[in-house]
Amino acid sequence: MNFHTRKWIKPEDLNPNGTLFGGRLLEWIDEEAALYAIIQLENPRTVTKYISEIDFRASAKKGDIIEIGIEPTKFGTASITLACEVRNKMTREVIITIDRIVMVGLDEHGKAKPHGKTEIEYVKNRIADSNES
Ligand SMILES: CCCCCCCCCCCCCCCC(=O)SCCNC(=O)CCNC(=O)[C@H](O)C(C)(C)COP(=O)(O)OP(=O)(O)OC[C@H]1O[C@@H](n2cnc3c(N)ncnc32)[C@H](O)[C@@H]1OP(=O)(O)O
Repeated sequence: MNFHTRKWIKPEDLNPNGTLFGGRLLEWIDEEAALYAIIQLENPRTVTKYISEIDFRASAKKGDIIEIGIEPTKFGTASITLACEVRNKMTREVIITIDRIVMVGLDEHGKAKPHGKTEIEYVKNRIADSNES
């Protein structure tokens, strides 16, 4: 799993208990998953379809740094399924794991659009491929 994104926990990210607000973390995860899927499917009209069980196993407090990891587990017809793990860099604890986040690429009418992708593509390879043709 690649942990591309780090977040620094600020006062506005806290709940009344003084720990990381769960809704804020879910927003960050959704955004991270959307960006990952948009890039992989090469479709900016990509939406969140399904998120499996969310288990808050640990938390973070003000000043902690957390990192968000995303990994593709399945390329479907119009969908891509991702796994996610968030961990606390300071305590080394796993904060959250999500087995399945299903993102679906849409067409201009809002219908599921087949993407034709079967594996992860890296931008540098796309650039190399386009130079070959
Ligand atoms: C120029 C660049 C600009 C870039 C700019 C960047 C901006 C970056 C900002 C990011 C910002 C964050 C962005 C967050 C993303 C939202 O917040 S999205 C908002 C929340 N989500 C929604 O509103 C989606 C609402 N749902 C829908 O519109 C419809 O359900 C959908 C998605 C069109 C799918 O419709 P459907 O009838 O279920 O379609 P169907 O063909 O049956 O299924 C499509 C796929 O979904 C799968 N699926 C359907 N139901 C389920 C289910 N219950 N469970 C699992 N999978 C399912 C199917 O298996 C199928 O997969 P494939 O076999 O095609 O691989």
